[in-house]
Formats: sequence, structure tokens, C-alpha cells
Amino acid sequence: MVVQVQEGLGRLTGTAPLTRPPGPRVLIATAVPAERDAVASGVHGPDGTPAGPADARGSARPVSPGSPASPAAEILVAGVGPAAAAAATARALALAEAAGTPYDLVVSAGIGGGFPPDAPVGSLVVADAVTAADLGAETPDGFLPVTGLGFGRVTHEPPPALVAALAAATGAAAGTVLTVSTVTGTAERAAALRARHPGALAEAMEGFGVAEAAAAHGLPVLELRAVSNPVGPRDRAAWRIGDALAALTEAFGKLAPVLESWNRHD
Ligand SMILES: O=C(O)c1cccc(C(=O)CC[C@H]2O[C@@H](n3cnc4c(=O)[nH]cnc43)[C@H](O)[C@@H]2O)c1
Repeated sequence: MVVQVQEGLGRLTGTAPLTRPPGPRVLIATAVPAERDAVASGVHGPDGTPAGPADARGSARPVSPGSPASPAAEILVAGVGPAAAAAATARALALAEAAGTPYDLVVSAGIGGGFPPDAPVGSLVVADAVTAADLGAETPDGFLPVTGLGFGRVTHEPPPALVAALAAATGAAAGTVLTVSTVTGTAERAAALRARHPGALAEAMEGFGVAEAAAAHGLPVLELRAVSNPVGPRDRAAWRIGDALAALTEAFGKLAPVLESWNRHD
């Protein structure tokens, strides 16, 4: 797989294909540099060349020619939260489109909270639904999603065949991944989220923003999360970020054949 790494709002810090590979062109949006690096390690493989620093104008530097049969992936550090993720992803998609090199698929990737016992720490979750969990209104009768107010949408559904293929290749569990603007910190909120979304396996903070940007460009989205902590009472010291990042690396090492066999018109 050929990889480019983008920093912040579209600065390129990694490798560039010398020729356009025939597979899908994929934008992978992470929140923070540690996630970007974990994804890049998986995509490069264990002996891959680490991403280099950006030059002054942020142009790509060829480091690895990749395989002509491999898909091309670019990895973006889009920031934490749905708004930052949407803005940075939309900008990267628009720039690529304007340059005549549009993407075929957008992936939201990183660590996340897992709902116990279904998504234990260190496990992987691939979203079969990317759902905004706190986009709506509190009412005396409980939470009302924006769709209940007559606006917008709260869920994006990734291509089912691609979800199934990624789950099979990586061992990830497929289920709803919630996007929240506030990390859940109590057992009560965890239970309330699970009651509203019985299919939820994980929560994170960017997926819905990435998915909205992808939808605005008519592109499919995937979300892959490695579980660093249980969703529930806040215990930041217990987060197993290293284990989750390692799981993320392993999963992205298995992405290329999944993408190569993906029929974009499914
Ligand atoms: O401190 C570090 O070394 C470090 C390395 C990688 C990532 C982080 C983050 O704090 C990333 C924040 C990111 O993580 C997602 N996340 C993780 N657990 C949860 C959760 O329980 N609920 C919601 N989001 C979670 C989230 O997508 C944030 O963007 C630190």
C-alpha cells in the first residue's frame, strides 16, 4: 500500500505514490499524531519507512514506491471531536478533488471506549453504523435526536460488504460506534447510551464528523476503533492506550487486501 501522511489541515508529511495505483484512493482520518503513527506503521508493515517531516510548503515526499497493485492511503491528523474532524476531512477531500485526485473511501480511525462486556480493552470494533449520540435536544421525556426535531441525520451506514470483509480480516466486532462530544464518565450515562443504542459497541469523538464530510462528497465511510478503555466511570489512569495503538497497527496491516477486493459499486 502506498501512504501519504497529512498533518493538521492538509499538510503532507509522508510518502507519495510515484504513479497512481489502480486500487481505491483512501483518506484515513485520525484525531491525534499517536493514532496517525499507529495507522501508518500498520499500513507500511513492520519494516516500513517511517513518515518524514513535512517540507515548508507541505508537499509530499516519495519515500516508498509501494506496489502498483496496492491501493493508496493518505493519513490525516484531523483533531479531536466531530467538528474538527469534519472540517479537516472536508478540506482534504475538497483539495484532492480540486487537484483531480479524488478519494474513493474515507476511514475514521483511532482509539475509543468499548461497551463492556462486548468490546473489551484491546479489541477492535468496526462500525456498521456511525451514529451521533448527543446531537439533539434534552426534553422532559428524555433525549430527542435531531431527526426527531425534523433536521439532518444522526447515522451513516458504511458499505456492509466492506464492514464484513474488514471484520473478517481483522477480527473486529461489527456494531454501532457512537460519536460523542463529551467522553462518557459515569455508569449512568453509559447505561443511558446503551439503552438508546442497543447495538452500540464503542464510542469515540470523530466518526460522525468524518462521515458527514464523506457524505458531502458522495463518498462511503468506514470507522475502525481499537478499544483503549471501557465506556463508564472515568478512570483515565486505567486507559490502555499502548495496547489499543498496537491493535490499531495490527488491524491496518490487514487493510490492503480488503480494499483490493472491494467492489466500489456494492
Ligand atoms: O495520551 C496519549 O498518548 C494518547 C495517544 C493516543 C490518543 C490519545 C487520546 O486521548 C485520543 C483521544 C481520542 O480517543 C478517543 N477516545 C478514546 N476513548 C474514548 C472514550 O471512552 N470515549 C470517547 N472517545 C474516546 C476519541 O475519539 C478521542 O479523539 C491519547
